[in-house]
Amino acid sequence: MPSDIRNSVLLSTFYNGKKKMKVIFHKGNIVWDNEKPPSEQYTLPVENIISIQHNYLRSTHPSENRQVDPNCFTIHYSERGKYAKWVYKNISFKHPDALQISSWVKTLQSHLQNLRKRPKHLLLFVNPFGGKRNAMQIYEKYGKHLFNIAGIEVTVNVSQRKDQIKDYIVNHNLDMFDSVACVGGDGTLSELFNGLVLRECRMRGVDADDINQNLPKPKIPVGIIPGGSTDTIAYCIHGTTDPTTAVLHIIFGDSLGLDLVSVYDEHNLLHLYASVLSYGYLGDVAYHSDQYRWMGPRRYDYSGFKKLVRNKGYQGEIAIYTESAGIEELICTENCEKCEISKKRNCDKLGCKWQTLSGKFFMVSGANISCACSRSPKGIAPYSHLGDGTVHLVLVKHTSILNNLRLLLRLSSADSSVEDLPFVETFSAREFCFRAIEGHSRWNCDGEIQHQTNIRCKV
Ligand SMILES: Nc1ncnc2c1ncn2[C@@H]1O[C@H](COP(=O)(O)OP(=O)(O)OP(=O)(O)O)[C@@H](O)[C@H]1O
Repeated sequence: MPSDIRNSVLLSTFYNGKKKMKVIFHKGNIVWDNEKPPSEQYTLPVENIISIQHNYLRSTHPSENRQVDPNCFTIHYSERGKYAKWVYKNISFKHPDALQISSWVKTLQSHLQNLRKRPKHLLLFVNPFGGKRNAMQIYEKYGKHLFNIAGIEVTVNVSQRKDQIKDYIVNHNLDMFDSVACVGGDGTLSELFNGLVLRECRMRGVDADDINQNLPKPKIPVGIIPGGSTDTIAYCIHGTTDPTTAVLHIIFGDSLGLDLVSVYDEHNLLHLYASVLSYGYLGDVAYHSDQYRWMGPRRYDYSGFKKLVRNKGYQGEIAIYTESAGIEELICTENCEKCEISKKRNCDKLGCKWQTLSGKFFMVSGANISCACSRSPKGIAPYSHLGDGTVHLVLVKHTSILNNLRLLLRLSSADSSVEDLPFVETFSAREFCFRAIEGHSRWNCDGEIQHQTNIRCKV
């Protein structure tokens, strides 16, 4: 940022409605307060501004062109609310001297232009099929207006079939976009990042099916506006499933490094996932519940109960590539230190060893994130990190139906986690392999079914 812009200071007295307010802009903050007591001082960092706009004069006739009001401007901004939510706000300032107004607008706009990570051309995929089938309405209600205020050009692409988003990304030129996002659930986001990684492999000549190759990271930032049933990934990334918060994070170009786990069979890459891969109970629920999509999110309760009663356990063998015996009880938070350190270490695998276990399992899960959501406030792996290069394996042994119920109650509890149950074992792994021995189930991979039972996974 040029130093004359960075060091600029503005000081004026404006009208906000009938109130007279002192407004100062200095060192990247706008501070306003009533000119007379009582004081209601508010500090707004420039990073939280969505846009600065001139107001328009009221036109007397609908056919008239709208005319800029030279004496008034509006600051559109966002403020952190309760429970990790961000809310949209605005404030207008009036001044009889038009020069004062234009000087403020110009200075603030040049500050905003220097915040380079913000998107300008967004490709937004909308899945009309997931969740309550209202993704388009979510975009219209929470996204359209805010993207418009932020001056972001949005190209909306409504998916017509499963895997269309993935195919579109692999096969189309995306050069005119600086960000991609979707309105949907975990499955929709999964199509998006699977497409981006495959696209990157194709462009760099990387054989995606070769497990010994490190899959390239897509360069383009990816956003998600929750519009699915569980919205686990959006919840874990944003701390809420509030669509406005998601839209604001996209507008501000907020980013964090999210690990992706690649799943292979003996020959091919099957899928990449970001939340959880689960065999046994959750695999059965995902498979069974898909035929009851018309029930909406309640299909999980219905199928969940049926599959709980009928579960007889699945015999399998699991090999885990791990460097530590236990799990560090550290929750992944905003600007997480553990994820930062791992990023710098570049996920080296020094000190990792293979360890093999076999037995009869109620469920085997590889959680890449905590998988917290409104139905499971702590998630299946509360100490899993978004970007530390490991996946948390949660192995639930086959015991009694009563213990299975205890597990499900723990999963839906906000106070206790599943890790300390005596029939649950957890590991932090960089890779793992699973082989089904008896009683075959399926894998639930970010909510999608994988029928191959014998798999190898790598973060
Ligand atoms: N037009 C479409 N018709 C049918 N399926 C679609 C369409 N567009 C996308 N899909 C598929 O819909 C499936 C469900 O979408 P999604 O996962 O977003 O919703 P959900 O399962 O309700 O939510 P969650 O995964 O958060 O529980 C995904 O597998 C996606 O690939």
